[in-house]
Amino acid sequence: MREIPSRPSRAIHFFDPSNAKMAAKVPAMAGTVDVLLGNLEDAIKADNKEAAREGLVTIGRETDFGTSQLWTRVNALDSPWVLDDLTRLVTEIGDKLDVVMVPKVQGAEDIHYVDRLLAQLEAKAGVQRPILVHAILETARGMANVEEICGVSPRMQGISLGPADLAADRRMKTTRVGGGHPGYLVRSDAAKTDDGYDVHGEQTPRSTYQQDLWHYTIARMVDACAMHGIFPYYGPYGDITDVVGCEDQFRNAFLLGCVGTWTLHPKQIEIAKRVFSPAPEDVEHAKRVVEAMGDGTGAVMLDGKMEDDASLKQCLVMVRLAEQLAEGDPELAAAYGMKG
Ligand SMILES: CC(=O)SCCNC(=O)CCNC(=O)[C@H](O)C(C)(C)COP(=O)(O)OP(=O)(O)OC[C@H]1O[C@@H](n2cnc3c(N)ncnc32)[C@H](O)[C@@H]1OP(=O)(O)O
Ligand SMILES: CC(=O)C(=O)O
Ligand SMILES: [Mg+2]
Repeated sequence: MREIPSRPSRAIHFFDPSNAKMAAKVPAMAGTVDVLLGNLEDAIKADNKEAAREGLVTIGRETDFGTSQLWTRVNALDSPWVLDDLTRLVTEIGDKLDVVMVPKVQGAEDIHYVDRLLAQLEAKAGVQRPILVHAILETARGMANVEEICGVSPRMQGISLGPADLAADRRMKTTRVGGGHPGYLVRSDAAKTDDGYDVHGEQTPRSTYQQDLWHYTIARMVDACAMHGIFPYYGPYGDITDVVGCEDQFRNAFLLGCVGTWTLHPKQIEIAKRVFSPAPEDVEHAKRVVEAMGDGTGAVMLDGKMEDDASLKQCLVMVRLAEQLAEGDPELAAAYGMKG
């Protein structure tokens, strides 16, 4: 492959193929969520690993996925299950599988291994198009090697943040699965009083602002992906009940350049789709800048603001994403004033 196909992937929705209730919901979700991912790794009980693998084979064979992509997250490369995961999935449903997500990627060698094995299995099974590879960024070593990982194989489709394993590997002191932490904050300076500084804020309260624990990691991941023409994603937001915090975390990732996120529960899907689709007013503004910039050179004033070829490029990112999403979604097409 010379260019990774860019398809909408605002929500990568995780399901456990060994859970009969969840699996039964998958056919009805096809076509309504950009990516359906059969998870075989963490969150699947050891006793259910084979049932999950076989469940995914059945779902893959029997489901018409429509516009949704089918992805899987296989077990870690140092686990006893991964060889069978890859062998069975590629030979049985390789023609349906778009992307294999590989957890706990440490460096180029992990992707080389998966790349070779996929090539062998695809050849054996007569799979006609290459299955792509997605790495989870969830070890300190993976983080240190992220640029190399992104560029190591033409199969590399993208990278997701794995905040839980990464926090553990780094010995961060948060026990949350993604999202912020109230202890990670900055505080305004103490006010000067006659007898010194009011460090306890007794006379003048000192405001605090929670900071984003994941800012550095996401920003670096975005740069590494952009450098290699692949796609960055936020990962899981484990507090399913906190839909507001979830939306904020997703939006921060969207603004920083991520194209999508994981959804662990059905109620996170609508949030992901909304957040990772540009707001109609932003698309409208972007279209006006494109129009005003004519041949794309020089500078113009629009609504009191300067626009030039750099801001035109920013606006084209927005317009092109809107066009892509509008193609498959009549409601968004109407909201953006574009052809569906
Ligand atoms: C750090 C990481 O590795 S994150 C990635 C790994 N983790 C995962 O993949 C977790 C995936 N999600 C889940 O397992 C579940 O959503 C849980 C355990 C978090 C919550 O499950 P529940 O307690 O059953 O949630 P809840 O009762 O709200 O579910 C409501 C309905 O949605 C269904 N449902 C829940 N999650 C999903 C899902 N991911 N996909 C499809 N359906 C789902 C339930 O089966 C239930 O169906 P019902 O109404 O027919 O009974
Ligand atoms: C996403 C994931 O696997 C993690 O946070 O560990
Ligand atoms: Mg993990």
